[in-house]
Amino acid sequence: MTIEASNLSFRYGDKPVLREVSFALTSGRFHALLGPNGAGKSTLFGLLTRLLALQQGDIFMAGQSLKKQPADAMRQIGVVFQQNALDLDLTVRQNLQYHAALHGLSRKEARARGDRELERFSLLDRANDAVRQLNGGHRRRVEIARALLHEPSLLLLDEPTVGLDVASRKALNEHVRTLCKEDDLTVLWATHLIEEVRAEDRVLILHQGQLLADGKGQAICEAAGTRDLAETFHSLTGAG
Ligand SMILES: Nc1ncnc2c1ncn2[C@@H]1O[C@H](COP(=O)(O)OP(=O)(O)OP(=O)(O)O)[C@@H](O)[C@H]1O
Repeated sequence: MTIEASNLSFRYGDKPVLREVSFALTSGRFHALLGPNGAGKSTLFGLLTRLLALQQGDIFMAGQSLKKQPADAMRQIGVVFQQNALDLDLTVRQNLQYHAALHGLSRKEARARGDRELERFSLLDRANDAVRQLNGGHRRRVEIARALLHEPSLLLLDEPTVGLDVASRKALNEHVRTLCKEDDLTVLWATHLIEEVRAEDRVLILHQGQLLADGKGQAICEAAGTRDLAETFHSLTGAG
């Protein structure tokens, strides 16, 4: 599915937070949305998920305008927000089933898809445990499994590794990359951590509401005359 953001600007009151941001995501690829704290990443996610109303510009999913056909477009999206959004007292399976019901799946279908995702995430043996018993990395995996239950074509992850230790961060990042390949999923992974981004990724660098770079990591470095993405990120944003 093609995703295109066209000329997005957004302000909270009189504070501009996004300024004429335009990009197109490539179907089935991993994209890193890299920006320091406060760059506007969560605001952009808010617009992509319709938590925030578009003020200027539009978003097109498979050619459908989010302004004109929002429900059709939203069915194509799976989201993992920055804050953990699981019910800690429900079991892993109950969390998945509740979410699947919201998407109109039958109980049988929900169970089958939920278990399939848990198996892929090596978590099937934890299906009947309360989420509270899981560590942070495993909770995040459950959230991603949940976001995939309705088989979206676009997976949005807003700083999904916040609060995880280095090993869990790395494992989660690897896992999503595998999903991207296996499912032909388009992924937009927001982060302020350069170590979660690879030179072969498509990288979008957001700083103070402006898209400062958009392209393959290597190409961005070549254009900026820098050795690596860390240096590019630092020279463009002062961060890193
Ligand atoms: N509800 C709000 N009202 C006013 N200002 C806001 C609101 N939400 C965010 N902001 C401001 O908008 C700017 C962009 O915030 P946003 O959360 O989109 O950035 P971010 O790149 O996701 O950063 P972070 O990683 O810190 O979440 C920041 O200056 C933030 O303080």
